[in-house]
Order: sequence, then structure tokens, then C-alpha cells
Amino acid sequence: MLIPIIKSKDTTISETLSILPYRIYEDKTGMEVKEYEEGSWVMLKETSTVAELIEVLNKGAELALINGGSFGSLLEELKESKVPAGRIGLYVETLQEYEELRADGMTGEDVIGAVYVNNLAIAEVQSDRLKTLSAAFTKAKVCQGGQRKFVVRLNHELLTNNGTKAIDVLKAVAESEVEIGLEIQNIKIDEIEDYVEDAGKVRLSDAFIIASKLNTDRQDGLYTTVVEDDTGRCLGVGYSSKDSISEAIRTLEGVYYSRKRGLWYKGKTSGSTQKLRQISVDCDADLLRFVVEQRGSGFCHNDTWICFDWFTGDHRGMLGKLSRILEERRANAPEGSYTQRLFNDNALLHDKIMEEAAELCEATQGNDIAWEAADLIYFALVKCASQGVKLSQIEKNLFMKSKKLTRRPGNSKHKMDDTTRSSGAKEHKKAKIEVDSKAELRTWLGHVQLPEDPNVYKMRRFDSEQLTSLEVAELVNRPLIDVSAIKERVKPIIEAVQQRGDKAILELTEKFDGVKTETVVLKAPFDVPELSPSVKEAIDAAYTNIKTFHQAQMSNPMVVETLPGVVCSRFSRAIERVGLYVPGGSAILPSSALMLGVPAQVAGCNQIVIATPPNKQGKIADEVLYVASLVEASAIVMAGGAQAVAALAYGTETVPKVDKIFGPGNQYVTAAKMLVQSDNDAMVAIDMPAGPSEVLVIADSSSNAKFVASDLLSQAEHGTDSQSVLLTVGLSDQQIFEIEEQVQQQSLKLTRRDIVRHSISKSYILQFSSMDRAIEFSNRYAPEHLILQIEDPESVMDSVVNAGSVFMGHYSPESCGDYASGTNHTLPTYGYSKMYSGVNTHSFLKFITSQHLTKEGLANLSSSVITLAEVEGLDAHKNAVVVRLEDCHN
Ligand SMILES: NC(=O)c1ccc[n+]([C@@H]2O[C@H](COP(=O)([O-])OP(=O)(O)OC[C@H]3O[C@@H](n4cnc5c(N)ncnc54)[C@H](O)[C@@H]3O)[C@@H](O)[C@H]2O)c1
Ligand SMILES: N[C@H](CO)Cc1c[nH]c[nH+]1
Repeated sequence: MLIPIIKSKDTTISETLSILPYRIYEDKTGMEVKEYEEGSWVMLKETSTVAELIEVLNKGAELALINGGSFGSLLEELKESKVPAGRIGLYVETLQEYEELRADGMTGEDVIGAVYVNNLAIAEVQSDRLKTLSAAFTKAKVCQGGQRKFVVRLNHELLTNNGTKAIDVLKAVAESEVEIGLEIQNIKIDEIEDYVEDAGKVRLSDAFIIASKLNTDRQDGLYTTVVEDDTGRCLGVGYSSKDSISEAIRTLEGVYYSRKRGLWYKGKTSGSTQKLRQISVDCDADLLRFVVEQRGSGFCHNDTWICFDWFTGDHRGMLGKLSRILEERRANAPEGSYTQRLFNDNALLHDKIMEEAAELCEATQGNDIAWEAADLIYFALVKCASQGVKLSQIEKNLFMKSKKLTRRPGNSKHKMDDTTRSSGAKEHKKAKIEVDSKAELRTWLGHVQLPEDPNVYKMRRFDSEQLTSLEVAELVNRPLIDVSAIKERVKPIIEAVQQRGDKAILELTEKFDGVKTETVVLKAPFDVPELSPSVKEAIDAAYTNIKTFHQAQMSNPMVVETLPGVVCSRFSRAIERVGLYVPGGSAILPSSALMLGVPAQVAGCNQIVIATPPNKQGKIADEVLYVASLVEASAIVMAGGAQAVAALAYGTETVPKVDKIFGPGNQYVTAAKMLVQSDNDAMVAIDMPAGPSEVLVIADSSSNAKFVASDLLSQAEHGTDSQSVLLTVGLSDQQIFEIEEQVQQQSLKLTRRDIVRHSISKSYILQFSSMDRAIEFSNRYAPEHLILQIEDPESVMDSVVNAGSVFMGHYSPESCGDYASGTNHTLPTYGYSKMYSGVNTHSFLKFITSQHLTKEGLANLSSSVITLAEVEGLDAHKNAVVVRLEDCHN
């Protein structure tokens, strides 16, 4: 091993020398040294106390060399001090001094890890004396592991002796199996072609190779070189020649030898260059290791950080990766991204760190602790990156701290008793509500603040990679709905209808719809006014398509013979009495009347009752009347909201009670449906919770900003509770900005822009870099409508698990499904598409099974039935088979 000896502080080659594992520094006792750099050995020529020695070690010195004169007097104290052997060395002037101390038993062989001989005589260069002393010392290992080192300094006289080449002296000494110390004056760093012999000087790369005894058994003479990044991650392998090592040391860059190209300056063409941080050899000196600060995309020619990146899902090295991503984000954080906010808002970052630290302290379970620790580390790394501090610096600090022999007592700065500690935790909790983006998200989703400027239509924007998983979970949740408050509001309405029937309905209609009517129910045939031809044509066309698609859903009876003589079958029957809620609060929706009426008609329901709020003139819209007659409804209840649902569930003097209630509606409608379905007195089923409309659009770079914005707005205009979500995959800031611009421009032209302003400010854009992750999020969100404005929608369809209805490609706007393509628009919202289907023909059917067994069939099945009845101890069940079998045998 080559160990440079540095006597003066300022050396022009100190950066170069720092790439070697160790360097020896002259005694600096009394000088203001705050910290020794990694790998420092410090000569203590005048040491008089163990305390002084510990002070040097505490400043990060790897090893302190105590001079032979002081050593004897310190030996006893040293043995008791428990300073590790690997951290103390004996410094002698000559071999003779060492021999004498040894003879006196004053070398403390068991407490030292190194011997340093300051002056070697010419006669000792290749002497057996040197070899024997070195071998005797190094044959034992340091007790904490590692080789003990016998170091000799090759002084200037020795290197210039008799005109012998310095390099030859070095080679001769190296044969004695000692480590070699060289002063800076004897080291030179030249370009390969400029190399000239210089009296008393050795080229650093040659000295390194000779002193390290670097060898190779490769035929081409190259040295296999393991390359690591500065977080200790193995990047891959390269090959080095003597010249490439020389160039690497001279330039302090990653330079290797390529068998194809000769000298290979890594990254010269790709830009992924390397700063050389350390060079060393392995235990038997046949492997070279470069530690580098890798730049650009990484070491591999495939533009990956390491040559082994093909294994996806490898979490190792994650801290290094995160630190690099943050460094990059610091330089180019996307405008408005969460990371940029953290970088720019010290107070927010401060609070996040405090809050995560408090959460880590409160965590008690393994996984929770890991989770919270990860959050804390993330924010700590953001703090570091914001100030240009790299992970390697943090690791270096940890390393230096681990070198300290006397430790801090470890108390916290402020003494906390239990009361202050718990109130401290509460403080953090309090702070969390104000600053936590998780809580912030919740607050945002619950109490959206409209932009001050009434002409601004802006969706929030997030980068999925910057969010914690808890924050992502918050986004999956919809804008807060206080369900219990709504139910409380709805309950008295339901009771009123139950108790006072039509009278209550008329009062509630006046109260909530602002219209006084005298009739609750219109009976078929309805008095349908003439519609404009275009409207009639549009409704007829939609009716035909919806009918075609829903008729195709009718299934034939199924008949299966499971065993000879055992025939099982299944057939459907329409639910006899159905109630269809057609929303009409903020817009009349004849399309919803079609979406509910057509499958009811196709299924063959006997009694179809439509309920919808009357308009301001106390009338039912002409279009709804027309649809009601098309689908052969038997009655129309002129009421909306919870009162209409209650009327359908329980019936009134004029409203017929139904068996199942269908249809979308606002929160009052949805809450009332949920309440009546759980009331045994009502004996009524519901289709599903179909609340405020929502849409989730996935857009990739093939998408059209205009189309995307138009789809987002088409659902946002339904109601202030609606939510539109856009997941972008690999879109640039500019591309996202174009969509935002379109949302803004198109919104301004909408008649319902006041509603849109509310719903758009509850809506968000979430950026992803991979389609898989976007689909994964979409499945968790389980949208009512999923629109795939992507290059190849077919390719992701297999991964779509939760969605009410999917719109594929750039030319399938959701409006087509809303009105006329044929599919149904009554779909589960609020994440219920995880377990409910949208309305379809089967929603109006029940399936009945039947079986018919012959004597032979009964005989074939009897043993299974009898045995299972015995297992369950149900004798009568068994008997029902046995009596028949007996009859068959008679
Ligand atoms: N999921 C779907 O398939 C689907 C389809 C179409 C529409 N929708 C949704 O249906 C909803 C329609 O809502 P809407 O409000 O326009 O019509 P609506 O018919 O659902 O509700 C209007 C009724 O709500 C009641 N109401 C209003 N304010 C009230 C209050 N403060 N207390 C008690 N009751 C009150 C009134 O009785 C009124 O008649 C929208 O959210 C829309 O997005 C969903
Ligand atoms: N988009 C709604 C379903 O969420 C249905 C609808 C009716 N009219 C227009 N659209």
C-alpha cells in the first residue's frame, strides 16, 4: 500500500492524494484542526497524554502514531483506555529503535495496529532484518479485524542514492512486504507522454501499483476494476491498464482501458462522466476498485445507473437514488410541483420534518416505524438537497461520528418530562392540521376555496412521485361529503312522507323545488306535447341504440343436466314494480329517463313508475313525458329528492309502492335510497349508490389538449359536487399547461360556468411517469367514467379492474355514452365501481333456478345428499330422500 506523507498544509496535489485510502499527516497538535479527513493517520511526535491522543482520534483521525519516546510511559494507560488497537500506531525513527523497544517489551504489540519507521537505511532496503520484523508484526491481525501494517518511509536520500532510480528503490522495498510511505516531494503526476525520469521522484500511479502489489492473471495484462458510486453501490466492472490508471489519477476522472478503443475516458461521448473519489486494491491485490461520483444517467451504456438495473423492483440503493432525484429536482423542479414548494417554502419543510419526527416517535409497530422513518428521511433529504448537501456527505458525517471515542451523553437538547413530551406531540398534531399536505389535501377536498378571481378555472396539480402514499390515498378519496349530516337531514323528510303521504310531498316540493303543485302523480297515458322534430329524432335514435344494446343483454334460460336424471335450470323474471328516479334539480335529464326506462321495458317490468322534480311551472318537462310514454311508464311522480324516494319506497295514497328504486341523483337522493333500502318496513331494493358525476381521464403524449379539457368539463358541469381527475403519463410541463389553458378557455364559454368553477377547483391533475402506475391509481380511485385518451387503449384494457364505463381512444367522448351510443349512463360513483356494476338489463331481472330429478337422478344423487344431511345432523333432510328411495325400490 502507498501512503503519502503530507507535511505542509497547502499542497497542490492534496486533492489527488485524497483518492488513496490513507495519508499520513505531520503532528498538528496545538494547531487549529477541527476535523481530520477520512483516512488520515496523524503523527504525534510530542504526545504526552492519552487524552491528547483521544482528542486527535475524536477529530476523525483514522490512526494516531505515538512516538517511541512517549510510548512506554503511556502504555499502561493505553491498555486501560480501550482505544481500539486499529486506531493506534507506534512511530519510530529507525528499525533499530523499534528493535530496542521490542526487546524491552515496550512496543505494546497487543494495543497497536501499525508500526511506522521514519528512516530506512540503504543497507536495510532489501534486508532480512526488515522482512523479519515486518513479518513478525503483520502475522497477527488487528483484534477488530484487518491487517496490521508495517510502514516504512522512503526518504529522499534513499530514493536518490547512487543514481539508483527511485522506482527501483520502491520495487526493492516493496518486496519486503511492507507498506510504503512517500513524501510529496518524491511524488509526481505527469501526462503519459510527458513522463520523464526525475531524480528521486516516482510517478504516483507507478508508486500506487508497485506499493499495492497490484497484479493480474489476465493474459492481456489488464486489471479488472470494480466501479462503485459514492454511496457504496456497485455500478459495474471495467478494465484498467497502467496508463489508464495514470490518466485516472492525473485527471481525477473515471478513465479505463477498453479492449476495443484503448484509453476510455468514461462519459466522453455520453456525458455520463465520473469524478474519481478513491482508488484501492482488494485483499490479494488482484482486483482494483474505483469509487466514483457518477454523473449523468449512470455507468451502464444502456443509460441506467448500474449495469445490473435490469432487475426491477430492487430497493437497494434507494437512498442514493432519492438523493440524486432530489438534486436533479433542485435544478429543474417542475413549476408548481410539490418538491418545488418544499424547496421554496422553508416553513413548510421545517414543519414537515418536525411532524414526521413526531410521528416516528409515536410509531410502535415495525411497519409503522419503517413507514414513518422513510417519511422523515425523505423530508430530511429534501432539506439537504435544498442546500446542495449530498447523501455521501451525510454518510461521511455518520462515519466521522462513528470514529469518535468519547461520545455525547446522548441527552436531548431540551429536557422533556412526560407532560411536556405529550404536549409537544400535541403541538405537532396541531401543526399538522395546518401544514401537513395530507391534512391539507383533506381540507382542500372538504372545503375547497374558490380562486379569488371569478374568471379562473384551475385544477390542482400534483406529481405522484412527490406524494407520500398517504397523500395519494387522500386523493383517491373524493371531496368530503358529510354523509351523517345529510342522512340526518333526509330522515325527517322520509318520516314525513311515511306519515302524511301526498300532503307531505306537496309541502316538501314547495319547500325544496320552490313550486306549488296540486297533483303528485300523473297516470299514463301521458299528455305529451309535440316535440321539435330534431329533438324527437335525437331521442328516438338514442332510444333505438340503448334498446339494441340492452336487448342483447337478455339471456336465454339455462338448462344443465348435472348428473343423468338431474336437470338444473335458471330463468329470469322481471322485477314487477320498479321506480325510476330521474334527476331534475339543476338540469332536466330526459337521457336518464331513457337509461332507466329502456332496460326496464326490455326486461319486461309490469309497472314502471318515474319520479322527477317538477319544473318552475309545476310541470314535467316535455322530453321526459315523451320518454315516459316511449318506455311505457305507468305513472310519473312529480317530486324530487328524498321525498320522491320515500314515496316510491313506501307508497302513498296516489304513489304506487315499488320493489326496487333506480337512478342517480344528488346527495339527498342517494342518502334516501341508502336509508330506505335498510328499512324492513319498506322492503325495497336499490340499484347502487349513483351520486355526483365524476370522470377520470388518462392522457399520454398522443392526447389532444382540447379533447382532454372538453371531457374534464363535460362532467364538471353536472354539479358543484362533481369531480374531474386527469392522470397524465409522461407529459411535459408544457403539455400539461396546454390542457390547463384549454380548461380555462373552454370554461369561460360554458353557460354553466358557475357550477364548473366549483367542481373544477375540487378537481386535480396527477402526473405519472408510467402507464402502469396511472392505471393502478385509476383502479384505486374506481371512477364512474374512465376515459383513455392514449395511443393504444386496447393494450391497457386488461389492467382496468374498477370503472363504471370506459371510453377508449381519442374519439370516444363521454357524452356519447351519456346520451346515445347504447351503453347505460347510470353508473356507480364515489368508488363504488369497485363492487357495483352500472345499470343494465339484469338490474331489472331476478334469476330463478329450478330442478327436475327423475327416479334415476335421485338414485344417482342420494348418497351425497344423505351423507351431507348426516354430517349436519338434519334427519328430516335425509328422510326426504330415504322415503323416496324406499318407494322406488318397492
Ligand atoms: N351517477 C350517475 O349515473 C348520474 C347520472 C346523471 C346525473 N347524476 C348526478 O345527479 C345529480 C343531480 O342532482 P340535482 O341536484 O341536479 O338533481 P336531483 O334531482 O338529484 O335533486 C334535486 C332535488 O334535491 C332536493 N334538495 C335540494 N336541496 C335540498 C336540501 N337542501 N335539502 C333537502 N333536499 C334538497 C330537492 O327535493 C330537489 O328536488 C348530479 O349530482 C349529477 O351529477 C349522476
Ligand atoms: N354524465 C352523467 C352520468 O354521470 C349522465 C348524463 C346525463 N346527461 C348528461 N350526462
